[in-house]
Amino acid sequence: MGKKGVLLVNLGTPDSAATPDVRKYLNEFLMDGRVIDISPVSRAILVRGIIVPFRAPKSAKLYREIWSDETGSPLLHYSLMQQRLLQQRLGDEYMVELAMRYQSPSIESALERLKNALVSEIKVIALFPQYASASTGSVYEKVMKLVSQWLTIPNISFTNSFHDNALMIEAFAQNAQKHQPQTYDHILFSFHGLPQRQMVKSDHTHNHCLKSANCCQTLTDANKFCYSAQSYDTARLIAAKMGIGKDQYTVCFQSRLGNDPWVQPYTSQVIADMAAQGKKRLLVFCPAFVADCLETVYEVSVEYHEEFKAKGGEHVQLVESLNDNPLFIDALEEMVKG
Ligand SMILES: C=CC1=C(C)c2cc3[nH]c(cc4nc(cc5[nH]c(cc1n2)c(C)c5CCC(=O)O)C(CCC(=O)O)=C4C)c(C)c3C=C
Ligand SMILES: [Fe+2]
Ligand SMILES: [Fe+2]
Repeated sequence: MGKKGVLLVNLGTPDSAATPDVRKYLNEFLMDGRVIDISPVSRAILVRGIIVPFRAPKSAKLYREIWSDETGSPLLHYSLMQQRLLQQRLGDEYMVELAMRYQSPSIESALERLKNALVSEIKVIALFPQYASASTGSVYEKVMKLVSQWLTIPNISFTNSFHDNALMIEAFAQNAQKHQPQTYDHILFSFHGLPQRQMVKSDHTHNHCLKSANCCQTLTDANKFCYSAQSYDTARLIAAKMGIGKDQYTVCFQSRLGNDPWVQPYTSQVIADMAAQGKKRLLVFCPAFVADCLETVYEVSVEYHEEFKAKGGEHVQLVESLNDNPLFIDALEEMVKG
């Protein structure tokens, strides 16, 4: 019997913080029809003609702020660490590969390595706790397209989402403890945003998403794949684990792109509201990310911190992502073996 294959896939990051590499990354990322979900011609005009030329130099500047001379992009660094720790945990019976949906290491190269090792099965885990077509859906579409070309297709399985995985919830709660959560005025659960249009399109029942003011805030059997409802559920579970009351936390969504409406409330608006209410210290979880990245170490720790201070607040403290937390490796092990 060959080894069992595991393929971990995260979003991806530029090869370097230089503008040409950031341009290449953004072009690949934003030309994905699940990310900018408009017609191919309109997408090419918008992405190649407008968004990327303006955004690449600005994003490159931000990437330079978080880039390490030794380890490069935090997202790749922590993802490789997770691969290594999971491989150690699972032992010789398994072969664990890491890929990025965009740029490197590519999904194609990781799948080739698994194929050449004659693995008997492949478990694919997109490293996004909450399901979205733009993230998890895109990873699985890419894997399926590539594997569909193989003459011999092994057993292959996908994890839709793990927004309620108890070990992951415990890992986030554990990471918050060192910041003494009781010393903060309020807690935010800031998830990556998503265009509202994509939420509505993903609702194949056509009678749930964004039909009423709060319909995407509670997870039910009818909306079990809704990104927003899964996000609220993750926040509820972390809060319950930590004994945080409903009035002590707010769920919000960050990293908006473009002028279309995205899932609300926006983190920047919530931060302004908190400052207006006289709150001084905010503790912020980012449970859409399992590894620290630009959106956590820069957008939250630097940008939102500065915005909050400019409006009268004192401190925005990020709860570090799961990175090398052994409880998260336990969670991955459980997903592989479960
Ligand atoms: C957590 C899951 C993610 C979803 C869902 C998602 C949707 C989404 N993102 C963009 C646009 C950008 N996202 C960017 C960075 C980024 N996004 C995620 C995850 C999700 N995105 C991560 C982990 C990262 C960080 C990557 C890193 O290198 O650290 C960026 C690039 C950075 C920037 O220029 O600001 C863009 C652009 C859209 C449009 C979208 C849904 C439609
Ligand atoms: Fe994103
Ligand atoms: Fe919904």
